[in-house]
Amino acid sequence: MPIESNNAAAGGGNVRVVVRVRGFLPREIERGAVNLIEMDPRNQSTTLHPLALDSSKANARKVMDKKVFTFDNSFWSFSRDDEHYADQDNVYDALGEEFLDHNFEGYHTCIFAYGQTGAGKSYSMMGTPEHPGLIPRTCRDLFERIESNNSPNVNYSVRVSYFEVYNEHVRDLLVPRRDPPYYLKVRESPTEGPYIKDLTEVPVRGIAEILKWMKMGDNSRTVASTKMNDTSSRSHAVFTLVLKQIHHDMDTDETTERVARISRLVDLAGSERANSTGATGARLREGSNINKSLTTLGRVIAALADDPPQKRGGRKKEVVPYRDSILTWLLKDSLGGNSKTAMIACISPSDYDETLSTLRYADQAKRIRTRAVVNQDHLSSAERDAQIAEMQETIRALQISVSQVAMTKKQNDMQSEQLEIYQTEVEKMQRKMEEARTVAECKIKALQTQNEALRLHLRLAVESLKNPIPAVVPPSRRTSIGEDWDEYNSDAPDDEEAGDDGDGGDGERDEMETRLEDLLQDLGMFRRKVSDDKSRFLGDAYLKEIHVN
Ligand SMILES: Nc1ncnc2c1ncn2[C@@H]1O[C@H](COP(=O)(O)OP(=O)(O)OP(=O)(O)O)[C@@H](O)[C@H]1O
Repeated sequence: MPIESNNAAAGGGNVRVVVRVRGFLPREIERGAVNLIEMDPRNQSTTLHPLALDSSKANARKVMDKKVFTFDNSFWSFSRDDEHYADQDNVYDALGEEFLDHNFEGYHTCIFAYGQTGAGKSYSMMGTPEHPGLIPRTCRDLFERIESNNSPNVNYSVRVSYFEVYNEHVRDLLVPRRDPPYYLKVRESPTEGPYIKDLTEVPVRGIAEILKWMKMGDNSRTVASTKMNDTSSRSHAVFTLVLKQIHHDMDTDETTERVARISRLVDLAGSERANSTGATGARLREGSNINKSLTTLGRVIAALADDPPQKRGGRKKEVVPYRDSILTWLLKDSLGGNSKTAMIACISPSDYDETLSTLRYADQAKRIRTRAVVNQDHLSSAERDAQIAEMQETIRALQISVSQVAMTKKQNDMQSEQLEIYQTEVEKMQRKMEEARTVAECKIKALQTQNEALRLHLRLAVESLKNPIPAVVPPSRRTSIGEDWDEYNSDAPDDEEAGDDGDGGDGERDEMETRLEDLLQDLGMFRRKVSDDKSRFLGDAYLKEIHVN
């Protein structure tokens, strides 16, 4: 049974929020952009200065004020020449490493990048080949740690998934693009929360494999050129690593399994306003969907920030609008649930309004508290054996289902062939029945003929009994007939026997009676036989019919 060790307090904490400002891009230099950002590495504050205003814009002064915010980190990536310049290493050291430690402890983590188009989100998350960002660094560190594991009792496995949310649809980035695009469905499990059905999750054994998948996903990602960025990400991309650790204690024969969703490194689409990108048509529609997710993200952050866990028990819980966008629905756990979460707010140095909006978002996010727990299962050897047995049973059931499906298919193929065989069989049986009926009818006919013959025989016998034929006395000598009679007399009884001729009539009668009795007996037997055969071969209906006739 899963045991969630460590209580909420142990893994609970605020969302870590860091801000990073990038340097000028060539086009900003071209238009003579002015840096409005100042950062103090001592107290990690970020200050947004208003533009130097000309006196004719008097009422703009009220809006464009100097704003100061403090974050967990304020990364100064404006100029490499500056003393406190923060490069990719610094960002990873401050955030990535610590979060990977949490993953090895069994916590889910999430780092997401937020900011307007071209502010440096992809650079911070993915980076460039020369300056790899948080995601490749995390992957490299992850495998270095796994490879340095010398314990024979600990096993690791890593799987990776990559998807994008584009125009409120989820698309798998680890499968080739399709036209029309194939979108995945979001489901919710009582234990795991919202998840994407059928999302590809591939096992990976090293950094090279991860990079290969990552490249494939990036190539598949929806990007377009906007006025603010040549390759602007038009979707929110979520790259997830799942680390599974299995620790087997030889002494106690206990198994501990920890599963951590690593990083859920989220690269959000730009949070720009439509007019600043110069977007029209499809780009504008995209923009409104991007903004729908980001606006909802803002509302979710606001609701969570205003509803810290200590207050949640005390009053009616506010409804957090996670479900109002796909992105927030999928990030539900990372934003207000079981996860240690960080936000990198990326800002450009010269855009007051967009930067202020991003900093306000980030400031609110600081107040969000999550309740991370170690995702750990303890299994004794008996429990493990039971689990294996259960799994074997499931596998067996699945195998049966699979073979049944295969059989059904095969059966379908065989069905017409089988049907023909059945039909032939039925025809054969019908023919045999017909033959049997014919034979039965012949037998009945023969018995009826015999019956008739016996009746006739009987009638004759009875007749002869009623009217006996008078005895004929042979002439003493019929010489005229010659030798024939001599021959006849030679077979006839001798005189002595002939002397009994006077009693000959009685003897003959007795004999006739005996024969008659025999015949009557035979006749009774035949009748019974005929009646048996009739009922056997033709059944009652036929008998009735015969009776009627
Ligand atoms: N810290 C940085 N140091 C150097 N270059 C940077 C930095 N941040 C961003 N850049 C550069 O700025 C440009 C825009 O950055 P990036 O593409 O990361 O923006 P984005 O916020 O991801 O944009 P979008 O939302 O449109 O995808 C890129 O050329 C990138 O190399």
